[in-house]
Amino acid sequence: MTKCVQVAVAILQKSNGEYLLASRPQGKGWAGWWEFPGGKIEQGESPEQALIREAQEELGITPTQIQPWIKRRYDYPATHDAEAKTVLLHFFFVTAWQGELHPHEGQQFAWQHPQQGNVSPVLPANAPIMHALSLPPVYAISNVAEMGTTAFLAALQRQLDNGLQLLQIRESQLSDDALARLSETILHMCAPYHCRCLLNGTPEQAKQLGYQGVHLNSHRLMVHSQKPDHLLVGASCHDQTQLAHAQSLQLDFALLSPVLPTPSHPEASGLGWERFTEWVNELEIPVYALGGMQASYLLLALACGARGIAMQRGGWI
Ligand SMILES: Nc1nc2c([nH]c(=O)n2[C@@H]2O[C@H](COP(=O)(O)OP(=O)(O)OP(=O)(O)O)[C@@H](O)[C@H]2O)c(=O)[nH]1
Ligand SMILES: [Mg+2]
Repeated sequence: MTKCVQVAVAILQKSNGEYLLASRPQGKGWAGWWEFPGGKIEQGESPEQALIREAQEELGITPTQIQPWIKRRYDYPATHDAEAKTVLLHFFFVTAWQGELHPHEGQQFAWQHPQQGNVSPVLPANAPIMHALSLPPVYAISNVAEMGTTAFLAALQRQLDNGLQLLQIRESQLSDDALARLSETILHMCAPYHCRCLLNGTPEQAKQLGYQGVHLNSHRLMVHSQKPDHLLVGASCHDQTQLAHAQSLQLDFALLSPVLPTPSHPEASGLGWERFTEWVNELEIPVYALGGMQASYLLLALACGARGIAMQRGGWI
């Protein structure tokens, strides 16, 4: 049996979303490959203590704002410069620190735009993490049906100004004509903010109306046997079978709901955070928590392994 190495990993992120990668120095296994700063958790240390120590040793900084995120297990095969091993990576966001960054181990540094990384190769265990980072922490879902068009568009403008980057249009009550008109208005508003929009509908409809993405409801998800091409694709899931299907299609992300009880599904009591965490930690695709969410739940959702939160009513307050 290979040994399992516990590792604390720091995603140093600036307020513009860019994050730091470092090249693994010569003399270590996988030298030259890009990774997040971090290292092995020593005996008696908590993951967070190891994170701070590694940041001090490798980068010369002391993290002051630390948010626990995903844990990820990965089996490394033996290579010419490293033995086979299993790692359990504990990822943390580090959004503030004291001191100046210095490459204390002779590494190179590269700040990466979340959607346009420009260094390679990156350690293979990190691929799903980098994909998750290309998605923003908040996914808003439209609510024209309850708010009316005028109030909804005003709220959308406010949220775009606040940094909204991902939006689902979910308005099945509208006629085709009304949906086409609303879509045109919304896509026009979102474009200058680079906010990506997904239509809750079919891939054909989404493409025809000019959306960047499609959001599949759980029924549509289960009838697809391949990921629709040329679109960002998300799907709604309510159980582990649906999550497993979304992962097998390699969709860009899943929504798991309802985490908490919500007015739109009064009959469902909610999964609760414990089951949410258990299900999400077995997956590679990013998952948003949906159902009873509001902005104040974001840090809890991240700590439970979510990419972030999705909100319908809570997104437009
Ligand atoms: N630091 C870091 N390690 C990672 C990442 N992804 C990943 O699979 N790992 C693996 O986790 C382990 C971390 O070990 P490390 O070499 O950084 O450990 P360390 O800083 O304590 O140094 P050491 O090698 O001198 O003991 C390595 O097996 C590495 O391949 C990542 O993004 N950052
Ligand atoms: Mg290290």
